[in-house]
Amino acid sequence: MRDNIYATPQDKVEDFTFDRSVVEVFPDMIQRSVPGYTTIVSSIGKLAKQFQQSNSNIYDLGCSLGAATISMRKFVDADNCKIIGVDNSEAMVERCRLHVNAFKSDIPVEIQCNDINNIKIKNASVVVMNFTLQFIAPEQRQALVQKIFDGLKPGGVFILSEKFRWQDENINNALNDLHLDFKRANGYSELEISQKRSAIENVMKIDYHDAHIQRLNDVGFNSVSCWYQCFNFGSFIAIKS
Ligand SMILES: C[S@@+](CC[C@H](N)C(=O)[O-])C[C@H]1O[C@@H](n2cnc3c(N)ncnc32)[C@H](O)[C@@H]1O
Ligand SMILES: O=C(O)C(=O)C[C@]1(C(=O)O)C=C[C@@H](O)C=C1
Repeated sequence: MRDNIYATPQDKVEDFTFDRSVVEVFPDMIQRSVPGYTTIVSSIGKLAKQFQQSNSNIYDLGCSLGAATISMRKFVDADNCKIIGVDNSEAMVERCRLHVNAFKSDIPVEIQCNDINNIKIKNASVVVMNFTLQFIAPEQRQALVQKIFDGLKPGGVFILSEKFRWQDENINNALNDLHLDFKRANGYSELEISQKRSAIENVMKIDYHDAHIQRLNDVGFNSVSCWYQCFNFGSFIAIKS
């Protein structure tokens, strides 16, 4: 279904939430809003295969409709691996379970409705946060990333995809403009773009690109790289040695 949530003028644009109306259009919304989304999701499956360890857990934190979970499940084949997807939107979780169950696989998947700040992460070979950390309150981000590092086994990987900003205003403006053009080219009107901006500005606080690398290093990862970037969106891998 096509995303037209912000197509008509709203008297007051409410804060963005992952409710039932968003669930209905989510695949279209994320595809038309996030440059590189398809490449990132399919590469997450391949990265999971590279870093999988037998007898371990694979986490998809903020799994939405299960795109990354399903991608990983296509590639993961180590013995006794389990994929755990977590999301705190009941509407997402309900639909995610339907999506996941539509694919036959020997890899067990558990989809939990929970706040990722409250879950335990243990015995992990792979942890994915695909465009989710940006929705966590800024003051909770360091503790969450530390918990992920602590829950990873040696040799495990954290895959973190986000929208970025830059201290350098010239770079920031240039990459932002490319993103706005991407949205226009995908059929979003100026009204849709501006109402969506108002809806997300209070709930999606974007970190500087440098701040991500600093935080990943601070919690203990010493192998960190941005493995993909398209405009102001991209993805890091951080490996626990
Ligand atoms: C942009 S979507 C993620 C997209 C998804 N990972 C994918 O690859 O298609 C962000 C998701 O994070 C979830 N989320 C936000 N805050 C959360 C929290 N504290 N705990 C669990 N899930 C959260 C939202 O409900 C939403 O489904
Ligand atoms: O930055 C924007 O304009 C967005 O719409 C971004 C974004 C995201 O990065 O998650 C915000 C909410 C939706 O989940 C889809 C895309």
